[in-house]
This record gives sequence, C-alpha cells and structure tokens, in this order.
Amino acid sequence: SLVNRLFAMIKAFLFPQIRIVIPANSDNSYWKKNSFYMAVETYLRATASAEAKSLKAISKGGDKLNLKLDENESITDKFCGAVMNWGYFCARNQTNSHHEKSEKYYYTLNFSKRHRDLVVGSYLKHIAETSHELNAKYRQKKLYTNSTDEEEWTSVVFKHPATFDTLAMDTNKKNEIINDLTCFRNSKNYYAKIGKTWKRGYLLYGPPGTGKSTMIAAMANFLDYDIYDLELTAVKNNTSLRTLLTNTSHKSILVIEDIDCTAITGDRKSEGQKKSDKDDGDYLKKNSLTLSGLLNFIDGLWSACGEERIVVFTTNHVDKLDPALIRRGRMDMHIELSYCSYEAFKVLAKNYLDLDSHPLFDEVCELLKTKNITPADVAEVLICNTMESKVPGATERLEELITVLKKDTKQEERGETEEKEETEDEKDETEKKDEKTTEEKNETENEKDET
Ligand SMILES: Nc1ncnc2c1ncn2[C@@H]1O[C@H](COP(=O)(O)OP(=O)(O)OP(=O)(O)O)[C@@H](O)[C@H]1O
Ligand SMILES: [Mg+2]
Repeated sequence: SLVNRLFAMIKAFLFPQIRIVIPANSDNSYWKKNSFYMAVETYLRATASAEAKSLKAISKGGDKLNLKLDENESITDKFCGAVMNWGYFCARNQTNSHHEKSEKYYYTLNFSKRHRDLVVGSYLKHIAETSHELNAKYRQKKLYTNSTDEEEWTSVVFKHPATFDTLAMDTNKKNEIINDLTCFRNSKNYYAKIGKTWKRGYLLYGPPGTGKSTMIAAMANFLDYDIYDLELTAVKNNTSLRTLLTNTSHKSILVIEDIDCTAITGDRKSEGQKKSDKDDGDYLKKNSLTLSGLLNFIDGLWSACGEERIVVFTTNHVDKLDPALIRRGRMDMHIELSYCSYEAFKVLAKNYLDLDSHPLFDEVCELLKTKNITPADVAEVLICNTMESKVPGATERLEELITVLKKDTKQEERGETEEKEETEDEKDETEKKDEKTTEEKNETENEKDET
C-alpha cells in the first residue's frame, strides 16, 4: 500500500488532476433533484451503453428502457481531444437515531488540470445542451389533468393516433389551421417585437361528434406539445386556478372542453346581479371561480408566465358563451367543425377503406348535400369490424352508408309528413270546434227568439 500511495503521489505530481463531484440532490434539500445530475445521466447514457462493463436497466414506463452506469463503474469521454473520466458512486452512512442508512449517489468527473478552462468554459455547457436535445428527441408527450380538491396535475403518456392527415374536414380550412400553427411556432421573435405574450387561442365549436377533441389531439401531435386538460368544475377558486395554470409547462396546449357547460357559466353574472342575489355572499366564499379569473390568465397580467402556449376552448353551443370569453385576441381563431361534407367524407373513405374514388361516391355526394350526418357517424359505418370472420369490402361499406343516409332522409321526410298530418288533424278539429260553436250560437239565438 505504501508503494501504491507513493505511485499515486508521483502521478498526481506529474499529471495533476481536477475532480468535480455532481451529487444527485441539491445541497440543502434531500428531495430536490440536482438538474445537472439528471443532465449528466442523460448525456452519459449513450457512452455508458457502448462502453461500460456493468450497467443498470431502468424501466421508464411503457416499452421505454434506460440503461445507466452501475455503481463504482467508470467510463471515458473525449471532448476536443481531452480525456474526461467519469465515475458513478454512492456514499452510504448511518445517519439518524433510527439507524436508517442514507444513500447519496453522485457522479465524478476527473480531468487533467491543463484542461480546466476547456471543461469549465465549454464541456459542462456541452453536456447541458446535448442532454436537452436528447430529452427533446426521446420525450414522450403527456396528457395532464386536474382532480377535485387538488391543485396538482396528474399525467399519463399521451399516444393518440389522430393527425391532420386523418382529420376529416375541408382541405382549405385544414391548411389554414396548419399554417396558423406553423406560423405560431416560428414566431418567437415576432411576438417579442410586437410586445405580446407568445400565446394563441382557438375556439372549436360544432355539434357532438364532428371532431373537436380529435382536432386537439392532431394539434398536439403536429406541434409535439403536451396537453393540459383543465377540468374547470374541479377548480375551487381563482387562487387554485392560478396555481394550476402557473404550473403548466411551455410548449403545451391548455384545453377547456365544453366551456358552455362548466362552472364558469354559473358565475357569469354582472356585479349588480350578484349583489341582488341573497345567497351570493356564501356562493362567492365557497366557489369564487370567476370569469375574470380565467380571462386574466388568458390575456391579462398572468398570461405573461410561460410562453409558447396554446389555449383551446371547445363548445357545442357557441351562442351560449359570454362574448368576453371568445372575443378576438383571446380566442384568435374561431373554427367551426360541422357535419360531414363530401370532402370530409373522401378523407374518411381514404382512411377507413383506402379508397380514392369509387362509382358509389357520386351518390354519397348527392345524399350528403341534403343530409346532416356527423363524421363520427360516417366513421362508425365505414369502420371494418375485423372480429367478423368475413371482412366486408369497400363496396358493402359504401352501400351501407347509402342505406343509412337514405333511411335517415326517409325518417326525416316521414317525420315532416307526420307533422303535416298532425297539423291538418288539428286544423280539422278546430274547424269542427268552430262549426260546433256556430251551431251553439244559432241555438241560443233561436232560444232568444222563442222567449
Ligand atoms: N372530423 C373528423 N375526422 C375524423 N374522425 C372524426 C371526425 N369527427 C369525428 N370523428 C370520429 O368520431 C369520434 C368522435 O369525435 P370527437 O370526439 O372528436 O367529437 P367531438 O366533436 O369532440 O364531440 P363532443 O362535442 O361530443 O365532444 C372520433 O373518435 C373520431 O374517430
Ligand atoms: Mg369532444
């Protein structure tokens, strides 16, 4: 051991080394992770899996697996010709009175003293940047939502297959939306120049089953943003709303579905109306989530926290909404998703049946002009139920769609004729009543004459 120590001393004298320790947790908080430690872990992943003799495999949910250095394992990395020696260790000691062991994991970086400037000036920055890029590349989109009485978001991995290619709607309208989203994504400097926060609002409206939720999924997939699905009915008051909204990340879509049905509409009273209501004192104490609270976040002072965000409201009844909520500037683009047009049908036929054209298309086109059917209903008919022993062909699916369209038209017609018949019956009855009353009148006149 004496020889070893002497050898180490001579080596340190001839080739002086510097050591940097990167602990897993911040110095003053056991719970708070050191973000640079995470960056090192990401950065070393590729080198570790190629070089290290001992590795740890950690599941990251789903089919994702991360390989990282095992304890007491070392690897080398090269940067601008300099050799960087990395090691991964754990310091264990008996700390408290309960004899619980504390484990402090850390990475060490050893390099020659002459590379000090290179490491401090460039290498550490290079690690941070590379890990950021790698995280962005392997990032999984998340879908967040809030639950009752909690001011926290819970998340799941978001894997929705909807894209703008599979979304059935008019091509011009679709292209307009895609261009708008692309412009938004590339307009960081423009928003800074005009003094506006980097946000954009979309209002999606239309009957149920016309693809509002599907479009949100397509937007998230197109931009590669996370989704925050805000359940307004679970938000207690404005303070909770602010806590939730300030805890959303940038590059995200904030969604409030069915805004006409949420708690906010119950609160859309003018101040005068509120004062006149007896129970409002209690109501406001219990539930002080106001429209102005929400608006403040969308384009008030609070909108400044966080950038590159999209806000999407969906509704089935656009006419029921408070104009303040959807005025231009708050909701920059109003997008109507309506019943299935012929163009939308062609997208569905391509998706579901892999058809670009078919002799039956003309008949469908004519029927769609007179009939309101949602894309969801068309999709339901066109989808091939593969559980069946015989997979039905495209022609059968189209014929079925035509039957559905004709049947509904007939029903509508029948409905109309029934209505007509009813009104005619009513007419007859009223005429009869009139006749009766004239008869009665005549009788009373006769009686008068007699008297
Ligand atoms: N425009 C569309 N393009 C492709 N598929 C659609 C479209 N509209 C509806 N669909 C299909 O119908 C299903 C229901 O659509 P979606 O949930 O998007 O409707 P919605 O407008 O959000 O309805 P609601 O108002 O009831 O929330 C989707 O899963 C999708 O398969
Ligand atoms: Mg929906």
